[in-house]
Order: sequence, then structure tokens, then C-alpha cells
Amino acid sequence: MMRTRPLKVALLGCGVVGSEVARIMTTHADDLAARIGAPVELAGVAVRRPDKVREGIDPALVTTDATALVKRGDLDIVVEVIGGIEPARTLITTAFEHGASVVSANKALLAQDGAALHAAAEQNGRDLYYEAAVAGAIPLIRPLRESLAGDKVNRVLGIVNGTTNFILDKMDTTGAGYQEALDEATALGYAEADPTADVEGFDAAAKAAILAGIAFHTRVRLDDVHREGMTEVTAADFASAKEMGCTIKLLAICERAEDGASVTARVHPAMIPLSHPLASVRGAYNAVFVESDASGQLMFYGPGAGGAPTASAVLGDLVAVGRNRLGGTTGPGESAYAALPVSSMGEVVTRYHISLDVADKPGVLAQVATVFAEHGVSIDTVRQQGKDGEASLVVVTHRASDAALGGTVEALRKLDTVRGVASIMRVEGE
Ligand SMILES: NC(=O)C1=CN([C@@H]2O[C@H](COP(=O)(O)OP(=O)(O)OC[C@H]3O[C@@H](n4cnc5c(N)ncnc54)[C@H](O)[C@@H]3O)[C@@H](O)[C@H]2O)C=CC1
Ligand SMILES: N[C@@H](CC=O)C(=O)O
Ligand code: NA
Repeated sequence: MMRTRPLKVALLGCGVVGSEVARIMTTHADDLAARIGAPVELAGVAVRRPDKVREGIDPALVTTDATALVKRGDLDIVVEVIGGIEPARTLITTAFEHGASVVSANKALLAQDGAALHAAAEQNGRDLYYEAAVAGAIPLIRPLRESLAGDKVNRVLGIVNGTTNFILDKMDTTGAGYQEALDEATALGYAEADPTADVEGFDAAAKAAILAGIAFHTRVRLDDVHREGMTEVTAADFASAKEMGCTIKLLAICERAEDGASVTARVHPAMIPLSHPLASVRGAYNAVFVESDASGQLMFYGPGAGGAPTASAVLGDLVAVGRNRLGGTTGPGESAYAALPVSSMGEVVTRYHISLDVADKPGVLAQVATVFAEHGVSIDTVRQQGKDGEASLVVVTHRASDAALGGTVEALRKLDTVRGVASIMRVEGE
């Protein structure tokens, strides 16, 4: 039966995502009401620039005072799509204190302060939902939190940043320059307000922290995630990858250690074979593999960024939270009971592709191979190319720990015959 009193929703932020949330709330109002069991009323919209024309939004609802809006006391749900840490954090906490549930797309904030926000939601008997915070439209948070709650997740691996996938894809397939591709991703609404968050891997690391936390029932914060961005990936790296039958993607990888006693989370560019499904993830699409004991391997794929896809996830949360409000209940909160330690990058085990500039003279190859052996890193293949008395040596290793590889590279740099380490790239997905 439809309740006549509407659920009151406040929208904080009306940018790329917020404007799409408002649009769909209006155009799909009847369906949303039928699905929730009560009409949804847009009760206020907090913006920074009040003079901007916002099609479909009643100017009387627009305010620059987000704090006063969340303190109104009659709101059922606050949708936070401002981004950043403050004032978003205070606004969300204030919304809980004044009786509202919260839907947010803010991965940066959740990765930094998720535990405190969950606690505030629980203390006030309200919901905190954030499907849009990871991989845009792709349902990932709810499947991990709910559908897989009876299984044991061992690994989450994937492409979780649309902007960098868009850039790397363009560099690989059209030879476009980095800046040109980044400008296009920004114009399309994929990039963060400060795109450094995308290209330096902070955004993907925040998402990795959120995914690892839910997957392993353990608190994982942004600082626990090893992070390398993609700004140093060059056309030469793509050429090396092609020679190996690979391409390069910025990956987020969260793993449970083999003994189950700890977990790791990392973000870095990696070579993956062209035959791997992640290699064909194009543009701003995301794809995430989840491996669990009983389910085996699951793949989640779809648009990972952009206004409308992200709004889809926000509205899905809005419906879920709205139903909870009507039912006088809340959904699952934070689950961190396992409290596993998060190990450092040194303990991660994977394969490596290393490109060295060396002197082209007898004995160099043996010298280099000895350094690898001394550090317990086993070589899979070596390829050498001569160029005017100098040579380039491409070594691909078997699986080794990051610590062992680090020690190897340090020792290689000390060899007189090694002129430089041109690139080191991890090889995943084999
Ligand atoms: N754009 C995308 O593809 C996705 C974005 N997100 C997240 O969604 C959130 C919003 O992202 P976008 O819409 O892309 O950013 P945006 O920069 O287009 O929109 C944010 C809006 O909030 C406004 N704002 C800032 N401070 C404010 C304040 N104190 N009061 C009221 N309004 C304020 C800004 O003027 C801006 O219009 C961020 O947390 C972002 O990480 C999540 C998934 C995908
Ligand atoms: N900037 C982010 C937006 C979605 O989370 C991205 O590019 O993935
Ligand atoms: Na999502």
C-alpha cells in the first residue's frame, strides 16, 4: 500500500552526479514511489553556485547553506554528492544526528573515515549506503555485503577507476597523449574535481580500501593500501607489453594471504595478457573479479564513472534506504569482526617485467642473472636487444615477493654494467 506522506530527500551537491540524481528523481518519480511504497520529495538542494540555471530543479529548493538544510529535522534521506572530506564529513554526521539516513558516493571520505561514519549511523539508528562510491553503476558493494555474506572472499581484483582506464585505453589504441586523454575524460565527467586523485591512484586506492574492508570483514583504510599511479606509464611500456602479448591497466588488488592470517590491498599499473577479460575493458568501463571459496570466480562489469551511471547506483540506494525507513528498520552496517592485519607491499607475491639498460659486452647477462639468483628471484624469460655498444635487457620473473624484487633492483642498480632501470612493471592475471 502506498503511504501518502512523502519521504523527504535533500541533495547535497548538484554537479555531474547530483544533477543526474535530481533529473532521474523527477522523471522516474512514479516508479520510485511504487517501488519504495511512498512518494519521494526533493526537499532541498545544497549548491555552491546558486545563480547557475539548473533545469528541472525548483529554484525555491536551492540553498547555499548545506548545514541548515541537514539540520532541518524533517528529512528522511540525505544524498551527499559534494565529494572531498570536509564539509561532507560534518554534513553526513549532522544529518544522522538530525534523524536522516545517508546515501553517499564519496569514496575518499569512506576510505578515510568509514568506521566513524558507520558508528554515527548506528548510534542514530540510520542507514549509510554507498554503492556509487565503488565502480559507478556496477552493483558491487551490495553483492559483497549481502549476496556473498555466506561465502569466504579470497581475492578482489579489477579496474575500478574509469578516468585512468579511459586514458590508458586511448594511449594504447589511438596513441593519444596523456594530457589530451585526461582532458577528454574530464570533459566527459569521469574525473574527480582534482584529477590527481585519479591519475595518482588515490581514487582507486580508496575504492580498494572499501572493497577490502567489506570483502574481508576487516577495517582497511586508504593509508593501508599500497598506491602507485599511472602517470609514469609510457608509450615504450605499451610497446614492451605488446611484445609480451599484454596490455597495461591500472589495477586494484585485494588479497587474503594463503594462510588466511592477513590481507593486502594495492593499486598499481600492471601488464595483463590480452587474452584476459580485463584487457578488453575499454573507455571508462570498470570490471572487477571476486574470488570466493564456494562461488569460485565472479566478474562484475559495467560503466564505472559518469553522471547517469553513478546516479543509477545512488538511486538504487535511495530506494533501499527508503524501504528501510518505511519498514522502520536499517540495512547491514559495518562488519569488521575479523580484524585481520593488513600486510605491507613487501609481502605481496607476483611476477615482474623489468627493463634494464646495460653495457653490450660479454658476461653482463650472467652478472645480471646472478643478482636475481642471489635474491631468490627466479627468471622466466630474458630478451636482449643491442644498440650501439649499449643493450636493453628485458627480464620477466616467476612469482616472487615485492621485497625480494626490491632487493634485486637495488643490487642491479649498483652494477657498473647496468646503466639504468628503464621500467619495472608487475604482471598480473595469468
Ligand atoms: N563523476 C563520477 O563519475 C563519479 C563521482 N563519484 C563521486 O561523487 C561525488 C560527486 O562527484 P561529481 O558530481 O563528479 O563532482 P562535481 O564536482 O561535478 O560535483 C560536486 C558539486 O558539489 C558542489 N559543492 C561543493 N561544495 C559544496 C558545499 N559545501 N555545498 C553545496 N555544494 C557544494 C560543487 O559546486 C559541485 O557542483 C564525489 O564524491 C565523487 O567522488 C562517484 C562515482 C563516479
Ligand atoms: N573519477 C572516478 C569517478 C568514479 O568513481 C573514476 O574515474 O572512476
Ligand atoms: Na557501484
